[in-house]
Amino acid sequence: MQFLQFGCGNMGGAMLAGWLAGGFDPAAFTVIDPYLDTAPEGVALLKAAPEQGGPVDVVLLGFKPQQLPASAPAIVPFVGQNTLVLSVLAGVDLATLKATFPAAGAVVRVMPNLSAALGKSPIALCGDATGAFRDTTDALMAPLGQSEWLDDEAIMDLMTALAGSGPAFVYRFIDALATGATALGLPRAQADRLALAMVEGAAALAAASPHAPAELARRVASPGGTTQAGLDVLDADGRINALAEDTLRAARDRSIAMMAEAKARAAAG
Ligand SMILES: NC(=O)C1=CN([C@@H]2O[C@H](COP(=O)(O)OP(=O)(O)OC[C@H]3O[C@@H](n4cnc5c(N)ncnc54)[C@H](O)[C@@H]3O)[C@@H](O)[C@H]2O)C=CC1
Ligand SMILES: O=C(O)[C@@H]1CCC=N1
Repeated sequence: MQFLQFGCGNMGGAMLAGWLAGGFDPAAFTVIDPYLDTAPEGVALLKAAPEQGGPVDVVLLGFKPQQLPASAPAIVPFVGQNTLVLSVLAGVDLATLKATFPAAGAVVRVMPNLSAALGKSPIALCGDATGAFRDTTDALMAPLGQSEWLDDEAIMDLMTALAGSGPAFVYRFIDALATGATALGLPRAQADRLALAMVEGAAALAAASPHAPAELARRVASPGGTTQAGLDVLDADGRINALAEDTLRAARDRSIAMMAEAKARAAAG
């Protein structure tokens, strides 16, 4: 497999780390990133796309959505009828990607998060990959986490909010717990350590449990006890659910707006 990865920052770097940890041959990967100084051992690193060369097996678009129009001309020569184009670009739809790479054998939008480096990312997939292209996509996603194909591309905006942005929302909640504990008297460093350990253990337990998180919360709470007193605050006027829904809606709506911006950029050439 010949794999060209355009852009290897936070997200592209996490995916590459996941692939290498999953046993993929580093020699299959060439990273093209103008601002990167080092790549993992055995992975070729170029500052710009080679001027010679034809279609490869897989191209990953791993730069910022705004960089697509400027980056595309250098990528097009590597895309042919046997090439699978994978894009992690938030808010860049399949129509825009296909118009940018009309020769592509298949185009797939991929929405992972940084946990791909640990093989723990939820991954939403959407695109026209069938047969060998679909098999290749599934094989590439397997070491990165739990992938699910979406029939309806419109759901990608919500998946961008939940799977892609989601870790930031959880990190902010962990930080809020530590900040609250600090305000109530715990030294900051200790509050950070314990809040993180608590969330790590709670998530691991929920992942291993046959019970849903709502039921697990009920099991932690003794009637009239400390947990219930805290849950009553989170649940007052449905505020924890409203906060989560509003947060996801804002992120989803930004993805929808970014899609319009990407179309406008593509139309402007
Ligand atoms: N950061 C995250 O958690 C997630 C990011 N994404 C998507 O991943 C993409 C990358 O985001 P990040 O990794 O956070 O950004 P980043 O800024 O960390 O990485 C972007 C990389 O692209 C490189 N680059 C810039 N111009 C380039 C070009 N013309 N050709 C090749 N490489 C170029 C930069 O040097 C940089 O290393 C975005 O499209 C974003 O929507 C998707 C899901 C989660
Ligand atoms: O914030 C962003 O736009 C990207 C997409 C999902 C996570 N990071």
